[in-house]
Amino acid sequence: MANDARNNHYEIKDVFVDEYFHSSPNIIYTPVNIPGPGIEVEEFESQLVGGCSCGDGQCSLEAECECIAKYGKNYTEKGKFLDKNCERPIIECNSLCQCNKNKCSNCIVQRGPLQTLEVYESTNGKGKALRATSDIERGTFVCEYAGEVIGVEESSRRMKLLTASDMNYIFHLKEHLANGSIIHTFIDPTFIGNIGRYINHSCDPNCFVVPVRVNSLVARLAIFTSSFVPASEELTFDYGSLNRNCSISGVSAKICLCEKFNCRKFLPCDL
Ligand SMILES: C[S@@+](CC[C@H](N)C(=O)[O-])C[C@H]1O[C@@H](n2cnc3c(N)ncnc32)[C@H](O)[C@@H]1O
Repeated sequence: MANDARNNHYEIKDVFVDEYFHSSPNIIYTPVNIPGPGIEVEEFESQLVGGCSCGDGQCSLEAECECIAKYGKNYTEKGKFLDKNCERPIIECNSLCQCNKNKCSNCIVQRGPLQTLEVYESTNGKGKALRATSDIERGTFVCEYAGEVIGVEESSRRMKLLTASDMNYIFHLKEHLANGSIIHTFIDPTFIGNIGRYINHSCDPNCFVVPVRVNSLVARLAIFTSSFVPASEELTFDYGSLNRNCSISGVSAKICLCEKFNCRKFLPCDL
């Protein structure tokens, strides 16, 4: 087990393990983000204030859901991502809300990943990859890209330890606020992570990533399909998308093996 994972100051035993078949024995599997070095646990666990009083009904504007009225509608009634909402924060109902989390149409990411995902070995040199055994409709939540949330210095330290041939898993999210400031979030599933860590890059992807908030102010990286995806097709996202506001960047430019018509030839690299 890597030292970084052993030294994580968060109580790993409190983190529930997901139910997928895992072929990498050195990885601690967690379905959700956990705070790592450089992150204050109290800040990580700070609760969003307020919740709705929708009871057992579906949260909607018509039903006067306070969360949707305040933060906007995120998903269709069938739980698919609404395209137009990329420009504002996606905030789901939280544990202070009185709605039924199993029925609420504003509780999608928190209900967990698609149940038909599987990790497999790619044949063209990209290492492991992710796909589903069922067809997936456009706008469907696939899974989170979850792992240790780490500080900027810890991220630099870990990046420096990587060699050019190492796989890099550190996701750097940059969120631009109206006041001009930027929130930087670093999520590293290298040692402690979920099934999202197996999603490869493509220059013509079938998924995209959006920051979603549930209970905490710390963003969760949610992966949704951007088109219909037939069963067994590899699930991919663009590592340098959101107008380059997020990236999984290597220590040096790696040759991209996505084999798409518009391939940019190299994986994103912002160092
Ligand atoms: C987040 S991991 C993805 C899962 C990884 N393939 C594995 O086996 O665990 C990112 C790493 O996968 C590899 N990778 C992902 N997409 C790739 C692509 N389009 N071409 C080449 N390598 C890729 C790179 O080594 C990259 O640093």
